[in-house]
Amino acid sequence: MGLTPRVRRAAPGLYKTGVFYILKPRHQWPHGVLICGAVPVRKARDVERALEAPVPCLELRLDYLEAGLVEVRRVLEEAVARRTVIFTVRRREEGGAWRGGEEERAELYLKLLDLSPHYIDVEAESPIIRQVAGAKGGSRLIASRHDFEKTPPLEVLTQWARRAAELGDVVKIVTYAREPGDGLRVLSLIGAAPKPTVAFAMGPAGAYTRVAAAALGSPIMYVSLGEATAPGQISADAYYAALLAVGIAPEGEGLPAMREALDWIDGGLMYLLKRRLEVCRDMGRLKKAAGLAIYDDAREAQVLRRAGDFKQIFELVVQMCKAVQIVA
Ligand SMILES: O=C1C[C@@](O)(C(=O)O)C[C@@H](O)[C@@H]1O
Repeated sequence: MGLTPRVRRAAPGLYKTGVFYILKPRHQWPHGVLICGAVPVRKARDVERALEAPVPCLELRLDYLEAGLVEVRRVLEEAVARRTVIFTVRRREEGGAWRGGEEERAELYLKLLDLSPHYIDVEAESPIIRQVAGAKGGSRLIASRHDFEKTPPLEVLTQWARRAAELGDVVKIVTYAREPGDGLRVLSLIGAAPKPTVAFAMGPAGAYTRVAAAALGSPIMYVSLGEATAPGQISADAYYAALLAVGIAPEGEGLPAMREALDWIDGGLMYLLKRRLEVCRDMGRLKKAAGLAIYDDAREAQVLRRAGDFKQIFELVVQMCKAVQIVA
């Protein structure tokens, strides 16, 4: 995936990438990014619902847990059996919902490791990371660092990534972009560290980095399945559509991988159709307010001409879009 000369000039660090770190999670897209639904887990039902979502990976955020682990243990075991799973108990200092002490948090992590998740996510600077690293067994440790207010200078980011690489199997650096240029700094960490590196920026100004990171070889990307767990997080459908828009889709060999590719493409198509209906609804309101006719035969003929071989499909799409304008 080449970078345009303009991006290379804007962020020399980005140019170094090109080596896609291939992890071996159960559901691996050939180019490497693992799409992961980030799920605030308050009770078992939250996990059951997440297991219905069209994503190969779930980050189960157990810092939100309201009940004890015993209430959700069975469904966590089911999740680990059916998806690639990351367990995270995010502390308050790094944007989490954990309200207990560090000792209690370490205890919960150790109990979660008994369920053999594919990944466990602990903050690189937290006092318990060595204890968790020592007990991780076959689980991979994501050593993470989050800044929910800003994106520090590149030398600080590089130091964070170096520290995280000392203990983590995967490095994760997530900052807040106050303006788009902040995103380029954090993206330049991808491929620069000696370990697979997840790096992107939160917030509206950093939203593009969630797609760019995948194109640059970041191994995991977080999407929302309803309730976002961070600013700028986008929905799974929107993410699939965005990746498709920049030409990223799984190729994969064999029927299962091709079916997963179709699921991915269908998710993107459904997102774009939903967006088309929303725009048409708004257009219906505008036409009514301006006293304009809802139907525009010339425009309809133009859309169907542009549809080419998909004319039949677009005839149905146009009918649906006219219907939403009438009732708008
Ligand atoms: O670190 C991350 C990334 C994230 O903060 C995001 O911006 O999508 C969401 C968190 O749940 C996850 O642990």
